[in-house]
Amino acid sequence: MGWYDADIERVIITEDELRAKVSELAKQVATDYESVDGLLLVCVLKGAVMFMADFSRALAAAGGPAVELEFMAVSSYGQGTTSSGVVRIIKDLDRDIAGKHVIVIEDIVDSGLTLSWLLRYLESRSAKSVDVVALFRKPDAIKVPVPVKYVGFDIPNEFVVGYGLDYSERYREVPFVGILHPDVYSR
Ligand SMILES: O=P(O)(O)OC[C@H]1O[C@H](OP(=O)(O)OP(=O)(O)O)[C@H](O)[C@@H]1O
Ligand code: HPA
Ligand SMILES: [Mg+2]
Repeated sequence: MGWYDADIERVIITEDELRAKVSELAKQVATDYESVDGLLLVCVLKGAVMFMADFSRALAAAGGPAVELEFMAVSSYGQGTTSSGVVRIIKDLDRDIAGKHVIVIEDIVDSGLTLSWLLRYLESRSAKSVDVVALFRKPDAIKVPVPVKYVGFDIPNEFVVGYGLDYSERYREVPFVGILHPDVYSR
């Protein structure tokens, strides 16, 4: 029960399903990265903030390696529901990633434009390896193919909110993932 209830038309993924999936992804990564030293998790703000917080702890609980947490803020959606195609860096990395193993923590791969831009950027900064963990992906929306090693959920090509995902900066704190009533967009 919350202020947002009347705005949500349909829940797509519940809190329990999110928790279970984050833990499953963390177990896979813990196994694959068991012997990696100096791993950096790079969170793509703002959308991936909830996922980063939960995934990093699940990784530790699953016996994963020690990590450092880094944050980048990029934005291409602004106030709308489609990508502007122009990725803006709002906040850059604080440290040099040359020679480091990097895992990008992304909430959603929609058109793929953000991630494709980001992967090129991280490679230009000479990371030793770059893998991606994305909690959601929309297979029917992809415009540029991007290599995503770990995917939580493939979801329909509809605009979703919650668990970090916003519409015009709202609904990020909604604890599940859902679809908004159409009249929310005409307010
Ligand atoms: O695959 P794409 O079509 O590029 O979409 C995915 C990106 O879009 C959203 O970010 P947004 O630009 O909304 O910034 P935000 O995370 O601050 O909300 C989302 O968090 C991803 O980073
Ligand atoms: O479906 C979405 N919801 C919120 N933000 C997004 N950014 C890309 N796709 C989405
Ligand atoms: Mg957004």
